[in-house]
Amino acid sequence: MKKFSILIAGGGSTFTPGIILMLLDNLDKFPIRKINFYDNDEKRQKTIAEACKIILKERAPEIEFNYSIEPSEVFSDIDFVMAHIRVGKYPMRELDEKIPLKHGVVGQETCGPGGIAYGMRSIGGVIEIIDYMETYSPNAWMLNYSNPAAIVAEATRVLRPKSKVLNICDMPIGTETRMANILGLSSRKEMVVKYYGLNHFGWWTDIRDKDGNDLMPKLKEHISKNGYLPKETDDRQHMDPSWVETHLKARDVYLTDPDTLPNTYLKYYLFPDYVVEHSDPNYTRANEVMDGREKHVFGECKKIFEMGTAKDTTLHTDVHASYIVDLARAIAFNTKERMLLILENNGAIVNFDPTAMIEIPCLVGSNGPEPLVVGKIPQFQKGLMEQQVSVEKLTVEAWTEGSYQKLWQAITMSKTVPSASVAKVILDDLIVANKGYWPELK
Ligand SMILES: NC(=O)c1ccc[n+]([C@@H]2O[C@H](COP(=O)([O-])OP(=O)(O)OC[C@H]3O[C@@H](n4cnc5c(N)ncnc54)[C@H](O)[C@@H]3O)[C@@H](O)[C@H]2O)c1
Ligand SMILES: O=P(O)(O)OC[C@H]1O[C@H](O[C@H]2[C@H](O)[C@@H](O)[C@@H](O)O[C@@H]2CO)[C@H](O)[C@@H](O)[C@@H]1O
Ligand SMILES: [Mn+2]
Repeated sequence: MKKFSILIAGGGSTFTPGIILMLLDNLDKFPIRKINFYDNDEKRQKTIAEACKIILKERAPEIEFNYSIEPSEVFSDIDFVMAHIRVGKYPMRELDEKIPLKHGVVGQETCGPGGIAYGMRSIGGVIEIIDYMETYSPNAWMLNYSNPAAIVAEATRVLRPKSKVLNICDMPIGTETRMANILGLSSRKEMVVKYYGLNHFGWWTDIRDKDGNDLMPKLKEHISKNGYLPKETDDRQHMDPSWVETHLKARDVYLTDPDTLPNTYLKYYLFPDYVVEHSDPNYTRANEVMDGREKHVFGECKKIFEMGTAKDTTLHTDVHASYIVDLARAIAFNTKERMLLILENNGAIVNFDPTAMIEIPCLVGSNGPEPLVVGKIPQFQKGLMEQQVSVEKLTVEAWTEGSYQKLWQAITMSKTVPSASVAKVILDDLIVANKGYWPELK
């Protein structure tokens, strides 16, 4: 079987070790000959990379490994770029969350003004990585899960329309894993799903087992009472409080359209007042992540380096990240796997903007994704999606044109924001906080 070479962009990410362990678990399905890391933060990447070097030496010494902050040293001879960068890292995420909250508005990484601010930082970074890939490895594919995926995907559509970039999100995969647990199935892959929406903004319309039996009634019964949490409390002890709350709130989101099952992040748009009331403006998700995942991953990596072995590490395979192997395999071996991807509508949802970047099931093969037709969507979803897709398009226009006016319109248009005047004060604070990260706005 052919062996592939991978570049991980954002080598210093907290998700990198979990992805390496997941790639190692799947070498029989997706053989690898080389793994390179690229990041623009030398110190951060070194900590993760030195630990991964030891993991690879112990578990798959035949795989070549390199890391660098110099693109020319790592982007050549690559088949797949797996990109998960966070421009501005956690300190900027903290501001994305805290600035809107200061003005009584949802403070979230990818939704509302925080997501728009993050998008304005991410576009340039992701485009730069596409350009490095096309310069040094013109035949490579980029699998992008850098957030905010909706805005980043729209930017790639507009700015690099011919590039081989696939935008993907793990949220539906995480939720489908929960659904499979609720149903007592051994894997989400025992379900065949229909889903449509925008990234972090969608609905499941049909879920069946492989024999075609409808699984929606049992799921609806559970979700109307428990959201996406299992009945047993055990699972909750292994989850940060903010995620427990998000999975539970899905029961209220579900009630807004009991014909479908919702993406959990719809809570930010449909219940923004509730979200603000339940947020601590001085301790947001960024703080939870810095105190939790970041400390754990970096602590473990330092320990591996000091001990010279990863034998007893508590770092673990990121099971949700298995979708990345599925996607790479689909391209590499033309598997035609059915997966949810973010791509240009182009008529798949017939009564929706053909240029919108939507998230729908596709069959993925060596020539990329073949989207499956969704058909007509109901007025409730159509209205919400039209508003949100306008936010995403206006943000990309604001970035490309350097337009203050369009960014103000984007924030004003977000369903999380009560008025144009609130949008303006948030925008003015965000401009100061993002100096050096955003293009200058006129
Ligand atoms: N699509 C999804 O469903 C999904 C799921 C999980 C995480 N993510 C995304 O993955 C990314 C990483 O998340 P994390 O929490 O591990 O963040 P992190 O801050 O730990 O890692 C991001 C890394 O990107 C690097 N970076 C920043 N700008 C860069 C640039 N211009 N070029 C190269 N490297 C750059 C940083 O130095 C950092 O090491 C984020 O964008 C996050 O939102 C997406
Ligand atoms: O707050 P974070 O940094 O922990 O996570 C933000 C990401 O949240 C989603 O991914 C979740 C996923 O939904 C959940 O099931 C589990 O697998 O954890 C994932 C990451 O922690 C979302 O899809 C991402 O885009 C966010 O970055
Ligand atoms: Mn996501």
